[in-house]
Amino acid sequence: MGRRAKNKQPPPEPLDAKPYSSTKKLGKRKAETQDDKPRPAKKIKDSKSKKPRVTFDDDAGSNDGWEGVQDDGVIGDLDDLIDDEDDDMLRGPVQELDFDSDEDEPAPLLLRGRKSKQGGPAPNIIPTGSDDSSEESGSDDERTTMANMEARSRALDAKAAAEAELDIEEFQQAAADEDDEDDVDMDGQEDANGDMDAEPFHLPTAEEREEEKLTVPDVHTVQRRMRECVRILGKFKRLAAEGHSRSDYIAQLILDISSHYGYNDFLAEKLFHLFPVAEAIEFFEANEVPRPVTIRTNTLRTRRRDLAQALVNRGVNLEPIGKWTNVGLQVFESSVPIGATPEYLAGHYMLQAASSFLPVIALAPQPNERVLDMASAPGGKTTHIAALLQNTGVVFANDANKARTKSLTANVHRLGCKNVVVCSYDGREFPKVMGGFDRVLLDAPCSGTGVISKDASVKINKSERDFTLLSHLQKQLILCAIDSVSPESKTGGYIVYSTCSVTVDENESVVDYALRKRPNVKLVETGLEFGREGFTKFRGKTFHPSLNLTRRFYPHVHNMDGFFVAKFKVEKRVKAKKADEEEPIMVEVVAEDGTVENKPQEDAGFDSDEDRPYLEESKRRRMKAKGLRPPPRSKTVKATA
Ligand SMILES: C[S@@+](CC[C@H](N)C(=O)[O-])C[C@H]1O[C@@H](n2cnc3c(N)ncnc32)[C@H](O)[C@@H]1O
Repeated sequence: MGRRAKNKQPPPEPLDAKPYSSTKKLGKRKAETQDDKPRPAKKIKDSKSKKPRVTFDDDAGSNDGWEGVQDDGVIGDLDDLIDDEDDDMLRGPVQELDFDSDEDEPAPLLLRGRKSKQGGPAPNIIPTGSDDSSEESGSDDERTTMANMEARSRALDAKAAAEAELDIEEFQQAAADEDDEDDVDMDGQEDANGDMDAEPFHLPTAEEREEEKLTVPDVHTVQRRMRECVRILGKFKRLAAEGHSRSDYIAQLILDISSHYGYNDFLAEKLFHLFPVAEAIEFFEANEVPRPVTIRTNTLRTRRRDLAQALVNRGVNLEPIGKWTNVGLQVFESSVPIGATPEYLAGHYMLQAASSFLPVIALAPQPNERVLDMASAPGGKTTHIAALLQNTGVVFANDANKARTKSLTANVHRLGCKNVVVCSYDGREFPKVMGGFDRVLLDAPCSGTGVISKDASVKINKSERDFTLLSHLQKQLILCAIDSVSPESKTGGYIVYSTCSVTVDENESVVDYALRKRPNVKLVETGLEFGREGFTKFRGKTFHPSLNLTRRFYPHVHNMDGFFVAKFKVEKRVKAKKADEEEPIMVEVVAEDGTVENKPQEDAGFDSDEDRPYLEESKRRRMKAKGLRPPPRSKTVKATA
């Protein structure tokens, strides 16, 4: 521990020039902020009471992006980012399964804080080179202006590259030091933090665990135990105590994770298993820190350079996000509420998490296409799609929650989208309601395990049953999304499936199910420049090998909300081979005289359209037999009758 994250991606980083170095924090930063008295491990009781705060470090020189996010010197309250209506949807009938935590409909957000010594934003972004806003040359002006942005960008690129090299050196040095540390730690002289008076480490016995449950665990003890478990699991043969298995250490670590970070045991375990041991801690640590505040330029109303200029003039400190988007801006600091500026009210931008850009980039809608956004409220992605269509074609923005379509409609109007039709059906009713789309986005209702830093209630309110129900709903929705796409589309024929969750049940399992149920679809490249490959194997499950084309995004790796994106191409359905082309299935037939003959099986000939009335009628009969009231007969059944 105490070194940079192993899983850092080389530059260019999407949001953050340097990865989150959580292991340092776990070992040192938290301990440094404490007084000498033992402090209870943190436990989330009420998510609303835990308001993430953002500040900027005074010392910009030592600011590597993550260090700029601290607990003192408040500049904002990110709870305001979360749409209040998200709570409503947990109450309605359809929303029983809807754990959306998309924050695209913000209340006014005010970022306040001390300015960094540099005067400009903390250098924690590699700005885009694709932005035409950086035509003018830089100046020495202290504030970020469009004029000095390009120079700053170049300087930051160089700095990031140099820092990346330093990181590698630091990483190698830390790896070399680790062996020495192991020897020191285990003899009880010094722990991984350099505490000379530490007791030799041992796993608590069953009695000690029981005893600990009755008290509030000391945060130092829990942290140290977590560090030790991670270290021992990393070199198990060499460091494990006799008589203890890997699973003993893992079980203790999961217990400590749930108590330290305030998760229920079920979710702590589920999330833990997504990563190698040390990385899991980085993930849990990253969930304790708010993600950067980002906005998406509405290109129907303005250009990014003009928007940036307007906001800079109002005292907003911002920079382009990464090279992967030419519409995103990261807001570092603002003396005005970002969700209530005249530019916001005039629809020049959407307050939107960077991860929310990804599915729309993957969808890549083309002008004049017919697009369905199947679960669209409050419209962050709908309005992005409308902008990419340049207000041509049509976007059907659907959401099962009628109440949420109000904010969707408001956003559609504010952003000047003229090609959007808002509707409110259960997504599972498509394509019966309408079909033949060139592209469909299914940004599915999900558990929100990717957005825990915004909604900490997820830590305690998700049970095994929730994941089963959600996964079931997602599987139903994805089939309907696929069936709503026209394989004949001249320009498209694509569906994008996304969630703001990181669990395999809601992502790879759903995609794999769709591939099995719909042989006419295949996964294709998302077109996204970064992101980890989806799992093709997970804890004994094997998925289709093409699952490696899907992309996973993580807070501790990409400094954005946890997210998943898969893109499918829908092909024409291949008709089953004609009977005379197929090998006949042979069945034994007993003739009248009692002799047995092998004969080809007669073709059962199933035409789903033709047979639908009969199937429907037999379903009604079955329901009646069970004492249930069947739904009224559909028109086709009546016609057939
Ligand atoms: C992740 S949110 C969508 C966020 C949206 N795409 C955006 O970018 O602003 C999921 C949405 O699914 C909707 N939803 C839940 N169940 C649904 C269903 N069966 N059919 C359609 N929409 C549903 C919820 O009301 C919620 O608004």
